[in-house]
Amino acid sequence: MLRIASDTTPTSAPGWPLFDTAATRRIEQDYARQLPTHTLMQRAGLAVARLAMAIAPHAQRIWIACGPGNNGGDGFEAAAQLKALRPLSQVLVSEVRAPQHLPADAKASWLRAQAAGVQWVEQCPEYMGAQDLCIDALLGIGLQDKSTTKPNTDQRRLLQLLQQVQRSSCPVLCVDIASGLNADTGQYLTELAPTAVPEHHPSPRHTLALLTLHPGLFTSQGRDACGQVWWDDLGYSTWNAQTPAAAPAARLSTRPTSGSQPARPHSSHKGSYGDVVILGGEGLGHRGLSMTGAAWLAALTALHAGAGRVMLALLDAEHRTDQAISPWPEIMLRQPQAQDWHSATVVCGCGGGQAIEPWLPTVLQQAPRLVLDADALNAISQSASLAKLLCSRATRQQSAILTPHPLEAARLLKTDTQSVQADRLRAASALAQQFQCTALLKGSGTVIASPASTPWINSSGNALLARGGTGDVLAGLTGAIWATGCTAEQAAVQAAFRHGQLADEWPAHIPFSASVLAMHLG
Ligand SMILES: NC(=O)C1=CN([C@@H]2O[C@H](COP(=O)(O)OP(=O)(O)OC[C@H]3O[C@@H](n4cnc5c(N)ncnc54)[C@H](OP(=O)(O)O)[C@@H]3O)[C@@H](O)[C@H]2O)[C@@H](O)CC1
Ligand SMILES: Nc1ncnc2c1ncn2[C@@H]1O[C@H](COP(=O)(O)OP(=O)(O)O)[C@@H](O)[C@H]1O
Repeated sequence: MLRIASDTTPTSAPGWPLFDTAATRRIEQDYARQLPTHTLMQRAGLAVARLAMAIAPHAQRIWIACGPGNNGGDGFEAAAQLKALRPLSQVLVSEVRAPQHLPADAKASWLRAQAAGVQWVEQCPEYMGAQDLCIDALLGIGLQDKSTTKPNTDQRRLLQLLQQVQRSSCPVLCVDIASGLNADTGQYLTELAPTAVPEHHPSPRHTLALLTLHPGLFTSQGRDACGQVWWDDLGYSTWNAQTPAAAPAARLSTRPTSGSQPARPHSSHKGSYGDVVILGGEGLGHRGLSMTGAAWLAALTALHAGAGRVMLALLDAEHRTDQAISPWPEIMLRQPQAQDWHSATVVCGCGGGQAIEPWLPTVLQQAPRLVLDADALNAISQSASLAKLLCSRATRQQSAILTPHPLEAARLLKTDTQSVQADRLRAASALAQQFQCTALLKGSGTVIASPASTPWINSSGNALLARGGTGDVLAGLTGAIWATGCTAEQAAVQAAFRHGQLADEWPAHIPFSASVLAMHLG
């Protein structure tokens, strides 16, 4: 989902660093000081022009919507470059602001576009076709919330052009970030969000991030808004790869270089890969709402993901001993009261319903490694004493991984889902801080945060996962990876990546469901 459009040097740390707007500005200032005036915008414009030619090689018309700031400047510069590189194509430019009111760099690029002979148009021509290209250079990281002031002429004009970009039936290339999207959070400003789903299929979208990558490209509404993300660091890493002028706000997880599963030493045995105990699955006998399937899914996943031994403790009051036959003989069934919680990695809460609560004090106190999911999280959000037990685990060197979806996260943080989604990095970090554990906030662009470390955004996964039971699979997978002996943070990052990667590589001829996903984990 991320492609590199330049000779960018990877940093020695794992994953790709993601910089928020403030950090990007510091890096830009640091870098711009070393370069002749106007160099960065010229490089940006050339990078946009080159990518435009690569993604729309047969475009006869390229329409560029240029905003009032330097993002617009990148658009003018790209227009000038495209006119020189593709003299036979029509390069059509619409602007928001007259050149005399543009920032100095953008004005210089406007003059270059004018000299190159681009064609100025009032709006997106109606005759643009599927092979043509629309370039969105309206707003980048300079986006501000202007909802409290009365819109002026520039703002109305910008909105008019933005709506044409968002409804475009031809491919769209966004410069730096999709206009209207907050680069730090991946949330649209409400008044700049696409208002209606286009009648036709959404056109392909590409985004060329410039200089740095931003968190908002990869989480919340960012994935849909930005589509395929490309990155050109404008030469920064060649100049200064190891000590950027600002710290990243997050890191983007990437495909492990050594393959998804490490080789198993010949002398290893089942004890080398740890025990995973699943505790959950309220039975029909409790309230007439069976959720045992969720616990089975987690157990099945742990089994296929390679845990040494898997035990399943169902919260099923009706579960008579003579019926306790596992459809997967490798999965050992347990009565919760018979289970020793002191040594295994425990995955607790999947389908736990109301029956999970009485077991939480025991596992919170005893389990050395504890993945808390679903109803275990809901119970903790409603009980100060359980929350206290969870917080105190860190002082006993017991770690925990919380795997909430946004609503469960909102309950834990005593807020609403909208606020969680408005800043997913902040929400995950707040959970990690509040409960002194690793928090894995699920959804598009899963975020993994641990106290005192830079959070991660998971780069894999897609909406194939948006169906019941896939979260239970993730919980079981997290437990299985953690049981092999890595840290909580590593387990959460690796599990989220592998879970999403499977969905990304899902063969079209195999119907997708959570249980089939679980069985493909091997
Ligand atoms: N930084 C870098 O490293 C590099 C940066 N580069 C490029 O520069 C871009 C950043 O440029 P930037 O700082 O000029 O901001 P930008 O995104 O053009 O927006 C500012 C303009 O938008 C307006 N405006 C804002 N909000 C609005 C709203 N809600 N509704 C309507 N209007 C709104 C705001 O209006 P004003 O406040 O002036 O009225 C102002 O005119 C960056 O994304 C990248 O493309 C590359 O060239 C090289 C490396
Ligand atoms: N649009 C999406 N893009 C990427 N991942 C998604 C998307 N929708 C759901 N997922 C993933 O699917 C899983 C769903 O988990 P959850 O909501 O807990 O489901 P359940 O409780 O039914 O198992 C999570 O890992 C989540 O990150």
